[in-house]
Amino acid sequence: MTSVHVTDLTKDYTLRSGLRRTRLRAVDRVSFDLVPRRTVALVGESGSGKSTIAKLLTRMEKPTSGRIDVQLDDRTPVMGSVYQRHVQMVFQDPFASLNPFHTIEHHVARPLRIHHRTHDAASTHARVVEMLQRVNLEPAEQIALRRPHELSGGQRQRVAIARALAPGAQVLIADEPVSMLDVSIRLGVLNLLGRLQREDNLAVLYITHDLATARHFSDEILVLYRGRVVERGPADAVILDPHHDYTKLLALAAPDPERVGSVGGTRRGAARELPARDGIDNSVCYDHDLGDWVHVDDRERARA
Ligand SMILES: Nc1ncnc2c1ncn2[C@@H]1O[C@H](COP(=O)(O)OP(=O)(O)OP(=O)(O)O)[C@@H](O)[C@H]1O
Repeated sequence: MTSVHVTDLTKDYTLRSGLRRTRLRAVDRVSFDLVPRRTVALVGESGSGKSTIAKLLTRMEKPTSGRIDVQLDDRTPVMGSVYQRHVQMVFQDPFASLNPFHTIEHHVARPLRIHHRTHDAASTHARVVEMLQRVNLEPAEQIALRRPHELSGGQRQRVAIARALAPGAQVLIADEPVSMLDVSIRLGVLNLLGRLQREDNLAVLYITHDLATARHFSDEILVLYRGRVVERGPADAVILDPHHDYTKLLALAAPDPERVGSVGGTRRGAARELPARDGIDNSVCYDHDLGDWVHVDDRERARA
């Protein structure tokens, strides 16, 4: 199994305007650990530095300072192509992340070949089919032959997840993996990620601007504001007892099963409506009757 230790990670960008140069600190001394079977959520508004951290972790960008140490259980450092195989990313946009000219089989087979995970065409095909089945894309043999435009957004994101896991990923960076999907299928994709995490002992970094899903799907939450971690802790503690003003603002808009009637003024036993807030996903709420988080449309359908 693989862990990631991030220490004082800092990233500066140089911005040019005519002859003038200014420096923007996008990520400022951020530290956290990613360990198997646990999810850390990075929460913050647009521009707070979330995607920059993802790019640093996947080595698409170089840090200005700080360390990212990836190591196996016995502390052997993970480097080079093994690093790339172990640390994989699922991008926000399933429409842009798949090449429209290639089949689904090509997308999932490519990382298998690059990382020498299979040795001939037959074993590569068998592994592609297995991966598609693992992400509930059935009938896998037929899906493998299709091109991305022949799939729905949710199906494409499942392909992207299969592609990330195919080479044997141990660390998954999920950068807003459901924000571009129809609200009715978001929970399904997040639940799929949860199952795959348990099955493969994945360490997951879940990047989102949505505290509600962050609470449901993560063990620890880091609240990022202008590149800095302003608050961190166990998911429930951060949301139920936020200390930083910025977190309080975010938490106000997140569903809270413990704080009965305080948001939306509804009784216990009914799912609570949330006040609409810019940039916050209100489509998921906690239903006390079900004892689970549900999509508001599903809840309405169940009541009808
Ligand atoms: N390549 C770049 N060059 C210059 N500035 C950049 C670059 N990439 C990001 N930035 C700046 O760094 C800051 C952090 O950006 P980042 O994309 O990490 O934020 P974010 O929290 O992921 O936002 P969003 O939720 O909108 O994706 C922003 O001010 C952004 O404009």
